[in-house]
Amino acid sequence: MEFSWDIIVSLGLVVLAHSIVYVFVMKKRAKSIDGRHVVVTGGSSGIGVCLAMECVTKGAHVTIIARDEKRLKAAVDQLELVRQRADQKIQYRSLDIGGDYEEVARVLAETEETVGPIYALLNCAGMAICGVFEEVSVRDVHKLMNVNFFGSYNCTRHVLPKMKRAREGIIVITSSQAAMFGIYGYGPYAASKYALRAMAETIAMESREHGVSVTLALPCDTNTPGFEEEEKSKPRETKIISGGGGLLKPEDMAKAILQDALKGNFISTVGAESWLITMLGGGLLPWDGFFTNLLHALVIGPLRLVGYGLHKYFNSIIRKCAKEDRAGDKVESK
Ligand SMILES: NC(=O)C1=CN([C@@H]2O[C@H](COP(=O)(O)OP(=O)(O)OC[C@H]3O[C@@H](n4cnc5c(N)ncnc54)[C@H](OP(=O)(O)O)[C@@H]3O)[C@@H](O)[C@H]2O)C=CC1
Ligand SMILES: CCCCCCCCCCCCCCCC(=O)[C@@H](N)CO
Repeated sequence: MEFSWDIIVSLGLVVLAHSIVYVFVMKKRAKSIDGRHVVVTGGSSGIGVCLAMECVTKGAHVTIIARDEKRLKAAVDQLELVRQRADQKIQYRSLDIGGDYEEVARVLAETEETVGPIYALLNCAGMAICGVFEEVSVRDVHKLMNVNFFGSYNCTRHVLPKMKRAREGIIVITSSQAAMFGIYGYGPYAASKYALRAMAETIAMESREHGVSVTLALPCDTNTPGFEEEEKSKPRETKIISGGGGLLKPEDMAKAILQDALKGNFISTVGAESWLITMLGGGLLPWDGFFTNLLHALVIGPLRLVGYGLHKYFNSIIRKCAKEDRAGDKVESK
């Protein structure tokens, strides 16, 4: 066949026209949570309380779940300030979601009796304990798996089958950028977050045909009370590497999570760094719309080079820190 620019140009125009139609006409319509029951785990602090604020502002009945009653009460007071209607139900339940499944199911069922079926479950409760592998105690590893993995698993296990039967619903699973590639000092924490990512990918595929959408939130460092706490146990290598991803405001992350959840987007990230890491570490992510997946496929090859460049850079940070430590040891032993 003779090489013809006409064909290339017409193909280009067709792709461009499709993109324009997609962006301006076929824009995914956001679902509404007005008057619907939304449960936010971890809703007494950080990203969770910001998510709850967004939901109340959008007119939802909101139940927040966490353990500490004092913080829960303070959060409800904050939520009351953005109440939209007098009949809006805003309440809390004190519950260890990482504990016994039967207890979690009982509490969730009880809130459904008073407020109505759960339309959206926003799993945001979680915690981080950092340290190199042998520094994290066996007990803490169990704690991480219980709160982060089993907490979200327990709540989702109760709610998802009911949503499928109702043929509607929204599930958010909050994982982390640390579930996109292995990072120094995040071992057991990352394991719990990779587990959540795997669960989210699976239930997204299983729930499509039942009208339930699943969103995987992948925050980078976010300025919350939990973040301040984890900084205490964080090796400096981890701080430097993580710091490259920036520090988000919890309000911004929460806004993005809710918007993506309402649009039914699978991935929710904020910022160019997180987008890059997600493209690189995402592997074969679930179907998320033609143009999202096409873009992913087109950028992945060249981006790998950038990714391995980053790995070299991260290794140089770790080498530098190790050198400093050895120098420190020498001074001490003198
Ligand atoms: N901040 C960050 O840098 C990042 C955070 N994330 C993830 O985002 C989510 C929110 O983080 P962030 O806002 O920083 O966390 P915070 O520590 O500020 O808040 C955590 C919330 O979860 C609740 N919670 C913790 N354990 C349990 C439990 N066993 N049962 C019920 N509730 C529980 C806490 O309340 P209480 O203790 O009273 O139970 C609190 O409401 C977490 O899953 C975290 O891993 C991901 C990436 C980065
Ligand atoms: C040119 C582009 C440079 C890109 C640099 C990318 C840097 C890597 C970002 C990794 C961030 C990992 C954050 C994990 C946060 C988390 O889960 C904890 N806060 C626990 O709560």
